Amino acid sequence: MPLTERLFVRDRNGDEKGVREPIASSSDSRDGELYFEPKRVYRRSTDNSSRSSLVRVYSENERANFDQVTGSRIYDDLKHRPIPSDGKIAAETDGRSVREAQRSRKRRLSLNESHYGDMQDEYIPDLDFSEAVLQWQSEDSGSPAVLSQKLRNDSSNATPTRFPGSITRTNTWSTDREPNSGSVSPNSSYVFDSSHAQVEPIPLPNASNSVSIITPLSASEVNKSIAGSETNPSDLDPFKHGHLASSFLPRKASRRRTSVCESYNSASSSLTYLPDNTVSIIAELKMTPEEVLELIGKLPHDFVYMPYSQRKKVILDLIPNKDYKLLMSVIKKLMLKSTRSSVSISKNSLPAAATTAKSRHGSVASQFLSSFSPAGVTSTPSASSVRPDDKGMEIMGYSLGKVIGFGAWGMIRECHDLETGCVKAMKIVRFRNNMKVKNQVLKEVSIWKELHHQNILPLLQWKLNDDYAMYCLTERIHDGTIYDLVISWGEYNTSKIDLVTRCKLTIILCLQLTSALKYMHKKYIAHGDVKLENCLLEKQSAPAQWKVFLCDFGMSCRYKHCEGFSVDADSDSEPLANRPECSYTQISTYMEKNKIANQLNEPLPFHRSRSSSGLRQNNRLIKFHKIMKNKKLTRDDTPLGISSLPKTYGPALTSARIGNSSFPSLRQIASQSTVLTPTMDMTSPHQATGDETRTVGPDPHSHIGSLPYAAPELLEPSPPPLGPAADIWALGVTLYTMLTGKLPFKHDYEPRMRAMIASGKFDRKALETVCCVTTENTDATTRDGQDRPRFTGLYKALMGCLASDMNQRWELDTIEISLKEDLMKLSPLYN
Ligand SMILES: Nc1ncnc2c1ncn2[C@@H]1O[C@H](COP(=O)(O)OP(=O)(O)OP(=O)(O)O)[C@@H](O)[C@H]1O
Repeated sequence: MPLTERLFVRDRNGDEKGVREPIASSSDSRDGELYFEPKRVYRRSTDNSSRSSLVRVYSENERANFDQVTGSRIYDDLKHRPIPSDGKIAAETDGRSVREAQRSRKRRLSLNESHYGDMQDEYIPDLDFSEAVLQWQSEDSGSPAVLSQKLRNDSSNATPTRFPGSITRTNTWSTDREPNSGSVSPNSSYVFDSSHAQVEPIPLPNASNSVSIITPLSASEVNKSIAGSETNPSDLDPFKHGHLASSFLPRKASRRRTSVCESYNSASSSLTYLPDNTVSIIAELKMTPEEVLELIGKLPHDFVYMPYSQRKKVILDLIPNKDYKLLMSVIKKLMLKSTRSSVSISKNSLPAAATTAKSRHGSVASQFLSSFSPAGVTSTPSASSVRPDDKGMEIMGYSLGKVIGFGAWGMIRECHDLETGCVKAMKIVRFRNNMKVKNQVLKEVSIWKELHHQNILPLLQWKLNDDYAMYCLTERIHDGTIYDLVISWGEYNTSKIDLVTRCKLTIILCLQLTSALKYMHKKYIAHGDVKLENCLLEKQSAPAQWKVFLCDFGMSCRYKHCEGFSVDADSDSEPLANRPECSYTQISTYMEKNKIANQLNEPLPFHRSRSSSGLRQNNRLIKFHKIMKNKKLTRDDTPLGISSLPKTYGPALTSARIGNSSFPSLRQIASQSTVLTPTMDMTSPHQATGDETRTVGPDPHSHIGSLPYAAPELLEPSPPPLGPAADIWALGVTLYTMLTGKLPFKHDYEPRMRAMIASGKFDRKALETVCCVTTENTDATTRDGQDRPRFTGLYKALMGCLASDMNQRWELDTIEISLKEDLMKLSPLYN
């Protein structure tokens, strides 16, 4: 008995024997009616425990990503951001993220399987699987396995049509099947064998015509991508050539491409119910979306209700040189999906359904297909097919052009000044009716617009389209990101540029990042998501003139700037009330609760040494943290502890973060939360309701921008508020990755990765080799035989960034000085 399952579609003529997906069901059949009768893959049956046991057994890690009560996914493991908890919204408006997360989960599962064997995924204790299947077969003659066999025997032509990339279904025992429908719910949690493969680049509809959309790899993919880099070393030495080939090329090769279709399944797309693999099918057909659209336009009105043989004939007549089966599957998906979205086809409602189907399918299909096309170019006359953020649309005096980047909630398009033709970039965050995303982007803009620094991507203009999207006009940066650069360099042991050059360039770029962060921190703003992908690169002929622009302030937040805790003594005179989003109350509560206020009110030696000597750990913030540490706080000691988590914590935000916690109790609390937090401003103190009126501090798990870059303290059950130390840690991770070509903390199994971060253990040998600081390193010469300079300052700065104890972590000034010392020491040859 194979574990795979196949669903079948039969028409009256018995022509079509196999399909891949249940699209609609009908218990009745009639002449000429195309109906789908996916077989009972799994029936939830109270009297058959074996069968009902056949649910997917999630690992603890996976389980952490799901709400334990509702079972809905609560954590986007690519972005480590909450998936909107409103199931409907999540499903309908965040299709791309959910889909991405699902793919990621599947990928992780497959990795887990390879690491831990299949046990983790499918093993069900005490279940005799073969016995259960036999019993199931005998009980249910209509079981898919039996029918599958019957069909195979019945017809020599019964080879089921196979979708590219979704050949079989694995044992997809779903519990969310529609009861008594005789079919599997369209929302069933089917797992396609090929879903793992679909994680890999999704082919674009037409390589030549389509926009190449590139999304950053998830952090967990960095190593693999780096390892897979095939850039020609000779093209990569910036000091030899002065100017690198566009870093976009290795980026294209190494990054996952996201289909345009997927983009429209993002935050608020109405097309999220469209099948995942439609785009790849169109690509396989070697057709453009416009051609498919044109073809749909030529089909007879009742095409969808024609017998299979007639549909086949129509298709072959219209377009003889294409794979008609694939074409039919695309058309069927587009037509019937849209039909089903508004009405279910049943024998009683057929005429109405047919009408509705006809009136809608064109619309949805053309909307879908037009999403590939520039606005106005599409052949559909439907006004609804044009979106405000389509290519060709005009925003703030700029015409939107091709997509140049993708984020969790939006895209970045190139755009052109309508008068001057000047090229800029437009970041578009589409939120539609998703208030959480809207508030998040409002916060992003409120912070971003305040930032004016030579190494920070400027926000030139912004516009809020109140019920659709936020548009942010910014400079167009042409040479990719530092991520791309690192990919092109490869890993240190097979580095495609010499290690001295690598160290020097790293220092040059890191100094700019340090400068940007110093500026932000001076404004009491923590970036919150420092990573390779958020460092845009503008190259000049001389590498020393390369420029970095820090971007993406979606995770940024203001941190406390309070009497006694200021990291900037100059601003202490500013009244608290005037300080933006000051978390004084939060700190006070924190202090009061722990009875440390008196200690902190003692005058502390506060000076911001600008000298190069050693660490400066004597500011009040550090003192504060030290005191907290010495108190050996327990969870209940802290205002952010479990006992003080208010019921008002929003499920979307809090559940997502806490839900990911390895502490079941935290997840439980998160799942019990019912009230949405008003905004996603993670810096705003959350007020408890009722008797508990005190401020309890920010969501403790809301500060993780990207897990591999997360500082250890952020992973604690009661993490401190986000502050500069977390950025400095992330800078250290960035530095390390630039130098070695691999992330310091990396594991496919998330809890393991968290443990690695918490322990602060990483491969120092690699770092020593690159920086040439170990005495064991005998190969301390450059490629041309000269003595290799030792990058002691760089090494020390990095170790200072990656100090597990945030109290020991270096400050940006110290890091800067240490890096500059190395640069000065370099012989003129390297300057
Ligand atoms: N001004 C720009 N010029 C060129 N490319 C850009 C520009 N801004 C962003 N990009 C590209 O788009 C990608 C995503 O941008 P950004 O990080 O700002 O979007 P986001 O939606 O905030 O993403 P995230 O999901 O990481 O928060 C960047 O990694 C970069 O490759």
